[in-house]
Amino acid sequence: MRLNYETTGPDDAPVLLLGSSLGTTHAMWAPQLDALSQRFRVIAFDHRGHGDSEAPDGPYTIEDLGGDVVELLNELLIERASYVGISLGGAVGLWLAENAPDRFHRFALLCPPAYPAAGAQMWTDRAAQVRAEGTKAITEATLSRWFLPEYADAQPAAVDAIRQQLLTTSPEGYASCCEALGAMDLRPGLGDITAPVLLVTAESDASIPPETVIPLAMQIPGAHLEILESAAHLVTYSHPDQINQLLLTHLT
Ligand SMILES: O=C(O)CC1=CCC(=O)O1
Repeated sequence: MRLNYETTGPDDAPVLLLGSSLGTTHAMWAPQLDALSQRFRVIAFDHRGHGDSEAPDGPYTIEDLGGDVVELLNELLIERASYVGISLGGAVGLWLAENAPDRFHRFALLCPPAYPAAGAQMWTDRAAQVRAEGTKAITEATLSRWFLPEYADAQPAAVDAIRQQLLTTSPEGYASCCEALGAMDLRPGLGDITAPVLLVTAESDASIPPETVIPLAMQIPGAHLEILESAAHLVTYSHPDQINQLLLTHLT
C-alpha cells in the first residue's frame, strides 16, 4: 500500500507521525505544523483511500489502516516514532499502541473512537450512502458536527478548507474507512497499552462524545485526559494554541 505523506522539520529530529480524520488529508494539520516541526521531523500522511494515497476497493479494516502505518515506518527505515491522531487517526493510534508497541514512543489521541458507539449500522448506512451519492451527501452534516457555529462564522476559510478535503475524498476510500470504524472494537486491548498516552476530548463533540472517550482514560494505564470546553470535534482548528501546547508538553 503506497501512502502519500509530507515531511517537515529537521531530518535529524525525533520522528512524529500525524494521522488525520475521516474524509480529510494530511493538509488538515496546517494549524499544528509550525509548532511541531520546530521539535520534530513531522510526517503527516494520508490514510489509504484518502488524499493522494492509494484507494483500493474496500471494505478496509482497522488492521489494514494500522498496518499501513507500520509499513510506512518500515519503508522510511524509521525504527520508532511518536504518533498524533485525530478521530479516525486516533483510532489508528489506539490500534498501533495495542499492536505495535515496540515501534512507538508516545501517543496523543484527539477525539478518538475506540468502537462504534452509535452502532455499527450507522457506519454501514453511511458507507452505502457515500458509495451511492458521493461524499457530497455527507459533507455539510459532517462540518456541522466538527465545528461549533461560532467558529464556522468566524473562520469560514478554515471550514472551507476542510469542506474541500471532504468533497474530494474518494467515495470508495471514505466508505471503506466507515466500514473499518463500524467493525472495530479496540476496548479489549486498552489495558495492555504501555506507551504514555494523552487523550483529548471536546465537551461539545457530537461525533465522538466525551462519554465515549473519558472511559478510555480509565482503562489505558497512566493515560492523561484533557477535556476541552466550548469545543466540537475538530479541536486542532478551534483550539490550535491549546492543542499545540498539550502536544509539545506530552511528546517532548
Ligand atoms: O464523521 C464523523 O463525524 C465522525 C468521525 C469518526 C471518525 C472520524 O474521523 O470522524
